[in-house]
Amino acid sequence: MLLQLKGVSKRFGGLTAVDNLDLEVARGEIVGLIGPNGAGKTTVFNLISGLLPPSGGDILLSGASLAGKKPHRITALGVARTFQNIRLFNHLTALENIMAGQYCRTRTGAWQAFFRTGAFRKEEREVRERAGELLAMVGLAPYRDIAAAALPYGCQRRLEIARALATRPGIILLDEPAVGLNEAESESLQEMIRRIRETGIAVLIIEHDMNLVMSLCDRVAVLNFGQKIAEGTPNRVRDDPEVIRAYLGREETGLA
Ligand SMILES: Nc1ncnc2c1ncn2[C@@H]1O[C@H](COP(=O)(O)OP(=O)(O)OP(=O)(O)O)[C@@H](O)[C@H]1O
Repeated sequence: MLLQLKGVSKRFGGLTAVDNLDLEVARGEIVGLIGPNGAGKTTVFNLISGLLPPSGGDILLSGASLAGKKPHRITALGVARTFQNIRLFNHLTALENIMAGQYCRTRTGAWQAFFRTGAFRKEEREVRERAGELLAMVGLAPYRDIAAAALPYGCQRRLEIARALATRPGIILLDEPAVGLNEAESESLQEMIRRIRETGIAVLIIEHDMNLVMSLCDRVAVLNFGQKIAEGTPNRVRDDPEVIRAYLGREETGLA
C-alpha cells in the first residue's frame, strides 16, 4: 500500500478534528475525501504532509512511518499537495514556478550554483526541460513566460498542480482543486487528473463538487465530525443513509 493512515487522530484542545481515522491509498488510485464543512478533511492533509503532528496513530508511506518528519522531508519522500487557497510565487513566471518545485530533487548545491559549474548548468537545463514538459501536461505551454499573478484563475489552479508534480510525487493531495472553476474548466481539470493517474501517481482529493467526485474517484471516504462514516465506490457512498443524514443534517442546522 502506498499511503496508510492507521488510527490517526488530531485534537485541538477539546476539539477532536480527526478521530481514529483509517485510510489507505494504493499506487495509481484516485480516492475522494468528502464530508461537510469542518469535518476534518484539510486537517487530514495537514497531518499527511507533516504541517501538523498527529495526536495519535501513525501515517505510513510505502510501509515506512512519516512520524516526526518535517514537511520538506515528506515532500522529498514523495507526497505533494496543493492548498485550498492558491499559493504560487506570484512574480515568477509559470515556468519558473514549476522549476522552483523541482529543487527538492536537484543534486547540485549552492556553491555549484554560485560558480555556475558544468554540473549545475547541466542540471539547470534538465530542470528547465522537465518544467516545460509539465507545463505542456497541464495545458499551460502558451503561458510559459507569463507571471503567475497575471494568469487567469483556472490556469493558476493548474499551475499549482504542475508545481506539485514537479516534486515527482508518488501521491498528490489536492485540496478542493475545482473551487471557483466553471463547468468547462472543471471538465478539463478532471481530464488532467486522469492523465496524472495514468503516469502511476496516486491522487487523494478533497472536493465539494459531487459531479466531479462521482465521475473521477475510484473510491470515496466520507468524514463527519472527524470520523469516517462511510467508504466505498462513489455510487455506494452516495446512497448511504448515514452520509445523506450527515449532509442534510448539517444543512438543516445551517452548518453545511
Ligand atoms: N489549527 C487549528 N486549530 C484549532 N482548530 C482547528 C485548526 N485547524 C482546524 N481546526 C478545526 O478542526 C475542525 C476541522 O477543520 P478542517 O479545516 O480540517 O475541516 P474541513 O473538512 O477541511 O472543512 P472545509 O470543508 O470547510 O475546508 C474544524 O472544527 C476547525 O475549526
